[in-house]
Amino acid sequence: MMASPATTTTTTKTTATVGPTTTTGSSGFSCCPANGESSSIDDSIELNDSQEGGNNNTVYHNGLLEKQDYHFPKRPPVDIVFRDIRYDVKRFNISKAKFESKEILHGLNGSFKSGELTAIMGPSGAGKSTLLNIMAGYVSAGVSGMVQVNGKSRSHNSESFRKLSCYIQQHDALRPWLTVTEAMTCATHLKLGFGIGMEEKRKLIEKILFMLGLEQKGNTPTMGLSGGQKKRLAIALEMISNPPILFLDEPTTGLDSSSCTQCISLLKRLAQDGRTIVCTIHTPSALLFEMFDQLYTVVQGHCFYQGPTQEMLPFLGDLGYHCPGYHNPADFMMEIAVGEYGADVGKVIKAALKKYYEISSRCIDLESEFDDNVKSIQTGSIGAKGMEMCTMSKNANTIEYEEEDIFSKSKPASLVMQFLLLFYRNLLMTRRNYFLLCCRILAHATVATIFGYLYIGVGPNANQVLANYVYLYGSMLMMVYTGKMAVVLSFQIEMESLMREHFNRWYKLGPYFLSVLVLEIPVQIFCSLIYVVISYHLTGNYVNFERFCVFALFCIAGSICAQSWGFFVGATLSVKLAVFIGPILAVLFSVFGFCTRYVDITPVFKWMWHISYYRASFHGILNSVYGMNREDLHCPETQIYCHFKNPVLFQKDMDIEHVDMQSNLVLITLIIVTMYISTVFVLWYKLNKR
Ligand SMILES: Nc1ncnc2c1ncn2[C@@H]1O[C@H](COP(=O)(O)OP(=O)(O)OP(=O)(O)O)[C@@H](O)[C@H]1O
Repeated sequence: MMASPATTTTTTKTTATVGPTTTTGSSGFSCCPANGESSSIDDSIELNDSQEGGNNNTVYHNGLLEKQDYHFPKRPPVDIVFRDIRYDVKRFNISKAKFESKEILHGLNGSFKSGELTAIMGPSGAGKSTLLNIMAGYVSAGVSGMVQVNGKSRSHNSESFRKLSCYIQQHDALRPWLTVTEAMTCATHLKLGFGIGMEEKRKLIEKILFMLGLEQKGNTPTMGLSGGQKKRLAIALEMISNPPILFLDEPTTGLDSSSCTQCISLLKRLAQDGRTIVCTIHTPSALLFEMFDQLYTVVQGHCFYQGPTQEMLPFLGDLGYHCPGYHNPADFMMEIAVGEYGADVGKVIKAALKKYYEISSRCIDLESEFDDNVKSIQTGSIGAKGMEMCTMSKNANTIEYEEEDIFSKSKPASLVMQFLLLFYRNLLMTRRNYFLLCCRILAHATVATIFGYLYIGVGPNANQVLANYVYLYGSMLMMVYTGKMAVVLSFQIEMESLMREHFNRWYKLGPYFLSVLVLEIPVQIFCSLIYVVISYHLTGNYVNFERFCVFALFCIAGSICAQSWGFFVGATLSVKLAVFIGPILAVLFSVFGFCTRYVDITPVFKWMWHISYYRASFHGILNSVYGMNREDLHCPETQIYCHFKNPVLFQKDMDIEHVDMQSNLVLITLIIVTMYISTVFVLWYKLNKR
């Protein structure tokens, strides 16, 4: 049942006033007549029950399902000011055989304020995403300049800033197999920990889903949501911790116009509740465009315009560029930005810079007046709009907050709980997506049966030792390839989700990696056992339980070791390289097992024999079959002479009569541990490379 507004868990007392949830009208747009599409935007239509989210409190407004009386607890406003932001990338120039530096952003200045929805616009390749990445703290290497948060300097990869903000990237990177409620519940446990009760969490989830118009989608798997619903879910997941700052990279890309409107209306409403919301956007419709409070336009890495959205056309008009009637102002600005109508882009950039300096110098004056306790600031000198442009570092202090809500009680889940939650989530996803698991199990059973019948009953026969040798070698290949290839793309496939969740501080890398291992290792052990049990018996290798256990142990050890290599290769290389290099490595090391005698190996490659986990596990299974004081093999009466009747002779021929089983196991274990540590290191580097 949906919680009624009256049951909201928060007890918020705040002196901050929140603006009404209405959107800006179209009056500020000279080239968008009010009788056009914008004329309808102030219409509020009561939803009937058949519409999504039908509810007595639900009003359809600008495409947004407004949930009246539902608000997130207020957070202190956070204003961001940035000055002289430059971004350099280093690229290797092959023809000159040296690294070259290229500046992408050329000293951007500006501010993003609380309570406002800001759009970053500009032509393709202008630097929008780069600016957003820098502001969100997602990129810091190569960045110079200053970013201030509520008047305090912030480092470009500030950890504390990440606690205040969330970054929703272009690709939703959601978990397709989880239902909306499951995804929300898991994220709530991870983000808010267990200091607050289940009931409070449940109500919070209901409230967020209700506010975002997803309340009827709770049981829908994420992959069954529409593009717009996925975007809303991505926002809902981050709203759990109620961050005061939201960065969104192209939230409307791939959405139809009504979903776009819903998405931006939602952001607008979240901004009106006091948040700082910044998003990049491509060619919005006139309707969408005017929903933004502020506009920051980037062209060729320079600021082209910044300020209130309604003032963009007058700004361009002052420079002699007049928007034709019935023309979308956003389109017009983009056309000017790429030099259409004979526009001088450099002139606009200079004018934007001049305007910025004019306003900021007035802001400095105003701030000093503020410091001098001048109660009535004379805004007349710069005008009300100029005043709005100023980002007063004291802003946060001017609003008193006295809040008691679940966010103040919450603390992120502990590492152990993170691990348990992620493991549970993996289990859920595996249960839903059981097709892959079934394929893995079936593949092992099928190959085991085929191998078993190909080499049926060869195990005890002295005249079929070579056939058995091939079976054993084939078995090891099977273990290594399935172990490695089943996981080689694991991280590649979920790198985007991992990046998003990790960057937004859902969990640490350690619990995440452990939760993957704790699921993957038993699955691989189970699959290996299926193969071993079927093929071992069909080939007649079963002599006693001890030999079987040793055989299974080395098969599993080899397989898990290959799997650890698979994780490492997958975490390190790109998809194309990983699927190519993975098998190459397996082939390379398998050479040191099959018919390769140590004495015959070229000295320069002898080290490979020593570190080959394939060789170690293959020798282990060979020894479990023919070593360990195996009795004489059966020689058919029809055969006059069986050379390998005594299996030791075979071991001697293969130069493996002295297999040190313990050393082999230790080697395999060491390699497994090394590969896990290396994988964590590579993932950590990728996740924290800024
Ligand atoms: N790490 C990098 N190495 C080299 N070039 C880069 C790097 N990051 C960004 N660039 C370049 O900087 C420019 C701006 O890129 P950015 O992704 O910010 O553009 P954008 O405005 O978001 O474009 P779009 O709208 O097409 O996504 C592009 O020319 C891009 O190739």
